[in-house]
Amino acid sequence: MISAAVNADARSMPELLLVANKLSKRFGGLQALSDVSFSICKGDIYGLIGPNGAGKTTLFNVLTSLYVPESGSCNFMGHQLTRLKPHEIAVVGLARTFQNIRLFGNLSAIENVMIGRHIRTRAGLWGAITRNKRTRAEEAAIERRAQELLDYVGIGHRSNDVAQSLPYGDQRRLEIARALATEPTLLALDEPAAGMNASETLVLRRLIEKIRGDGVTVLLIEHDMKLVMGLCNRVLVLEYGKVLAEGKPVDVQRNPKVIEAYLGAGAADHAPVKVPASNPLAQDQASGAAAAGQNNKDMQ
Ligand SMILES: Nc1ncnc2c1ncn2[C@@H]1O[C@H](COP(=O)(O)OP(=O)(O)OP(=O)(O)O)[C@@H](O)[C@H]1O
Repeated sequence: MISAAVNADARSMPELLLVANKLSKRFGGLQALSDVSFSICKGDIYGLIGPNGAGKTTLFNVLTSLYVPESGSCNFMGHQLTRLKPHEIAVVGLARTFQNIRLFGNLSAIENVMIGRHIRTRAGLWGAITRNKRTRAEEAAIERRAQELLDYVGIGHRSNDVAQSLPYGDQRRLEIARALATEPTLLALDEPAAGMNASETLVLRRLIEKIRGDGVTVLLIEHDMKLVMGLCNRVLVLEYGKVLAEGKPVDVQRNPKVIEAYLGAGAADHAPVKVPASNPLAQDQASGAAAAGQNNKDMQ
């Protein structure tokens, strides 16, 4: 009886994908991350928020080995991420996009995606030189898959357009397609909605839900609170490089420390207990930004 209950519990336990333990990163005299610990489970859409300069991008850069932390560790499906080289990160199943879009501007959309796909190819240098039958078959498969991914993110009709000629929202979706080409288990998106209008953001939200529905776990840095609170099942809040709060969006929004970080000292005393429309953290830009003042960008 007891063992049946234990087994049932084990089945319902979410599978841990990434466990970060006390990550710290310093830039000269600035402590950008201090003992940051959190974990992401398979199937999460995990939000990472915090005021400007809180350390969100630094944390992304540590997770993807662009920065080496002074201390701490990060286990991702049995791999110690902090010991890997940046190019090995995608190979173990973690792909990312960048806050400032990083595409090959002079290449076409489909070529940008094909580049992402190359880490999963087998032909190697000799195949590339001789262009044998196997290499040509593999290249055709890469191109087919790249087109599928462009269709998947909704810009299949732009496949031959030069990346830098695409509208901003399409460039962001192209970055996501390129990241998906590496077949990630975890997709880390750094401010994917930045610069998007409300309808583009809605399309993006549906895309992220589709990606999660198709089995890819998502880690999301985003300043659009409405998007984060509506999309994520867990949220980590950083402030001055430290974890301020972690939990379900509904709890994070009510957390007095979080309200204070966004709205300034004393705000928590006046904040409503329930989340809803009256809570600035649950609102969209205009009213939130007006209230936030010092953290304008966070509410955009
Ligand atoms: N390469 C660097 N060298 C020196 N300081 C840095 C470097 N990268 C980030 N910082 C500093 O570390 C702190 C955290 O920056 P980070 O970009 O991680 O914050 P953020 O939460 O992503 O901010 P934003 O929301 O504005 O993008 C900031 O004070 C920033 O100026």
